[in-house]
Amino acid sequence: MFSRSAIRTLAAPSSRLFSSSSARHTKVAVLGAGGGIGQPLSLLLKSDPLVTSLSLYDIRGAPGVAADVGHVDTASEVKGYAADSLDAALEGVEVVVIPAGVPRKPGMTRDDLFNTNASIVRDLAAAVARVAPTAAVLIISNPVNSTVPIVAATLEKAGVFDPKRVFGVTTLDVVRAARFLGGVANAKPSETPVTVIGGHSGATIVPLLSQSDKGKSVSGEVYEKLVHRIQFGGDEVVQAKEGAGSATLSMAYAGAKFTNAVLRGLNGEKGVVTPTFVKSPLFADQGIDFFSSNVELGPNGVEKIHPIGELSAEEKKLLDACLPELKKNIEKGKAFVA
Ligand SMILES: NC(=O)c1ccc[n+]([C@@H]2O[C@H](COP(=O)([O-])OP(=O)(O)OC[C@H]3O[C@@H](n4cnc5c(N)ncnc54)[C@H](O)[C@@H]3O)[C@@H](O)[C@H]2O)c1
Ligand SMILES: O=C(O)C[C@H](O)C(=O)O
Repeated sequence: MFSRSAIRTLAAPSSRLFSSSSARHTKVAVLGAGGGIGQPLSLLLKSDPLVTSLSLYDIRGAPGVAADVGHVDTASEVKGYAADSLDAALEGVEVVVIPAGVPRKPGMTRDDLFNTNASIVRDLAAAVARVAPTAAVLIISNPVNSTVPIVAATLEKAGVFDPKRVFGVTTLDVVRAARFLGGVANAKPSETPVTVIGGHSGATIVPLLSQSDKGKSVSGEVYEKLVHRIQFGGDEVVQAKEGAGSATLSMAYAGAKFTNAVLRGLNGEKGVVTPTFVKSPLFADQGIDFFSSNVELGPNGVEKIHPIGELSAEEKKLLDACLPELKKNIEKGKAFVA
């Protein structure tokens, strides 16, 4: 039904969702595939030409999702795994994407999800350590600022942590920033890319508009509103869904986009650079050893962590507000595993 180019056009009117170089194809697992993000994410990954095989796992509903997605006429194989089959789902997997866990309701912060989601991601990471210890792990479950350190510490405990292969997915902030700046600058989002650094919650989300061609001329009240919208875009969706959850469709899009970037890097494509929340030296001297900044992806995962570059006075203030909160979130995650 869809040619590769048609799929690109359909999925991403303003930029290409999937880029594909050549040859090396990969088995990808989605843990939490039955959920609001998991289902559309599985569908989008079924359309990614770099995915050979899709392993869909959830404590409920994954075999049904797999049967459904599996009818899509792209080349990849799809298999669903029920609650008792986590290890089987991870067999031979090179990339694991984790959207398992509860979403926010109005009035909640992402940190309010910690008590439920911390143990979910810890247990999934322990299974990855057991069955697919060299897989790249892409964490969507919130609070990302804490769940990434939890996954890292769990893998470390099992003796298999590779800092090049654990990623917090902050792509939705990047997608929103491009979209919202496009609206303000009256330009296509493909012409308004924005680097977003820090973490993934409120004040820890720091958009670097001064480094964007169209963003650097935004100032005053318009600038303040734009930054607020990028930092609190998640709340907009939570409120609009009135208790029925948080962003799922835009997150599935962002998750598929980031997974494709990781796959292109693993494939040996050069110059794949995007922000992601990884173990990072950038603020390690302040006790903050996970941070999102532009990262070049390569055959081993993280190839190079780029410096944050020059910041405007406003951005320095945003970063000052980000760092203490991020540090607390990271320490909370680490303490949970310790
Ligand atoms: N990183 C981001 O930018 C971002 C964006 C949106 C949502 N999120 C987060 O993603 C998570 C999922 O959101 P959602 O809207 O898909 O929620 P959802 O409730 O619709 O789906 C979550 C799924 O996880 C499954 N699950 C629960 N425990 C599991 C386990 N132990 N193993 C496997 N599966 C398990 C559930 O059965 C459910 O199908 C939430 O924590 C949400 O806050 C992150
Ligand atoms: O807002 C949320 O809780 C979900 C997600 O982190 C988002 O940014 O949309």
